[in-house]
Amino acid sequence: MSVSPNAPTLQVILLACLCILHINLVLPISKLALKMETWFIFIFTLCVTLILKSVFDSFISSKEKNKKKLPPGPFAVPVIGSFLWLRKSLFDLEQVLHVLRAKYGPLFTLRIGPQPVIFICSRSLAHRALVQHGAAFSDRPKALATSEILNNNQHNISSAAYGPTWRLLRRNLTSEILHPSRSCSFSHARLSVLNTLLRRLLLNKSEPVTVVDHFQYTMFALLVLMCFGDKLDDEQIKQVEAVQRALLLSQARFNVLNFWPRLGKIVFRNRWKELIKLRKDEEDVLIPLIRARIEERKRQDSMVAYVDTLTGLQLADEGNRSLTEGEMVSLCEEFVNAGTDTTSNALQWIMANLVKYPKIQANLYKEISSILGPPPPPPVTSDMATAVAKEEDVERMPYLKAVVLEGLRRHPPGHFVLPHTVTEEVELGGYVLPKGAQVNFTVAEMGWDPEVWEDPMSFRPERFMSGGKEGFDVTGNKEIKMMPFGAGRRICPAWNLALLHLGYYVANLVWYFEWTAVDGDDVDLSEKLEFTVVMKHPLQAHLSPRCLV
Ligand code: HEM
Repeated sequence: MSVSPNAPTLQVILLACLCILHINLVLPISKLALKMETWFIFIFTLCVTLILKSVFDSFISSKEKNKKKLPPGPFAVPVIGSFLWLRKSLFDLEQVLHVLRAKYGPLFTLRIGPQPVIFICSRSLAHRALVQHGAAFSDRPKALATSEILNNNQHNISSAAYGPTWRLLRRNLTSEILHPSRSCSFSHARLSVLNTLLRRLLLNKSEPVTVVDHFQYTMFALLVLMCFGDKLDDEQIKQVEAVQRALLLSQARFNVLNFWPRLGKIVFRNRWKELIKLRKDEEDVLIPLIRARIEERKRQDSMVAYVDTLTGLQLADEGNRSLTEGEMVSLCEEFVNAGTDTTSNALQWIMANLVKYPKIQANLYKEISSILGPPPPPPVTSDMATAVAKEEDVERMPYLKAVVLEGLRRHPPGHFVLPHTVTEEVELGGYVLPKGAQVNFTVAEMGWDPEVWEDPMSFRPERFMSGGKEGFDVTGNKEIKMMPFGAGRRICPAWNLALLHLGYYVANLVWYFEWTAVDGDDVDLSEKLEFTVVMKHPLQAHLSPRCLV
């Protein structure tokens, strides 16, 4: 995507110039110098040509040299650098990246692995890359050996290369399950999971309540119901959860297998077998659920679930074949995992801030009760509470939306996006990113930029209250001010669903309960890096039902 003509084009221009020069300058001179020998004219022309060529050559090569300049970065020892990188997660490097940004500026390179890894830390460069030159920045790196097993050779949305398969899978998700018109299809699932959550919180024997596991289970159960249909019982959901957790928690242990996969399979034979077994356990649990769902759908036309949308897909670039059961497992796994830790952690961060700042909680409660009235008692029996803040109520609560957005700005669940790669050589910020280079973006830092956000580290939902009728554009299409969901073509396809879920659960949790801090506890907002960025000291709070009858 370079804007300057390439070297061969310039060579052609140069030859054309020389011909013109020869005809216009050298021939008339030669006519004037009638007595001159032909050999002299020939040498004269040749000299002028050579001088001009060398001037052009030096012009081109200095341009080429500049053009080839990678963003600056520290020196890294080949192989050893790659090995160290594979042993670390991206999150471990956050501190290092901070130092590198101060030294090299908002665009720098880490030389690790066969391709350079480039970090983009400025909002405007991120916008230029992801939105203005989206097509060039939307590929993903080739999957590592262990990921290939888990995502079936890049047959899921997040790991698929930028091409027809990715487009098909992503469009299927956004036009079916995530289509705004489908939102109310899942109201029943949302309500049923909310009831489970309220009961779990009420029946909790220990006081104060540590909420993180309850939030995680809630988000997981909801996505499982959206994926496999809402007939699944608690036992089945727990089975799915067990295999998914086992895989997630052991992923760091498998990183070393990616350093030199062929050797890794021999040296770390048992670890490799462990990975294969975990994948098989997952298939043993998910494939029967997929088959059962397909059968059920034949019998009755119930609510659409994600699995239903997968059965009719044809992979055009692979001989128009249907998805295999293994590929469906990878897609279902992605659906439930992509939204569980991200949403449940965002929920925990938001509730932690509402406990820490009772005034903000009181303002929020005021807004909720002004729309819904006073809350009923929370459900303790198996009767379903139906008096809840519904999806359409949440839409009418601007302060609630502001609280959710402020939570995502201040505590984005991911401090980076998933790695991108560039599809062709591109210029950015005066440097050149070669084809295949890996690119990442410092998501958290962008949302903390003091140029945009006054006093960025404090929690102030009011900053989102002045967005006018349109509201705040979280997609960053016009300008990136924060990017908790990424931006451009690879932006989280479920950003709308995630905002709805956060608004829905925060509204109900605050309507039913007053949340207060443990005596003498100042709610510690320190972070810890896991699959997402979590609270180092999980939130504990006293929950008092607002209506006791
Ligand atoms: C608060 C909740 C969530 C946050 C903060 C979040 C954030 C993100 C981010 C940062 C990315 C990477 C974007 C990039 O690589 O440029 C992403 C990708 C993705 N997310 Fe989410 N996400 C959330 C919820 C969900 C949910 C609920 C689902 C599914 C139901 C989901 C499905 C996906 C998928 C499939 C991708 C890959 C997109 C692609 O590569 O084209 N996410 N998300």
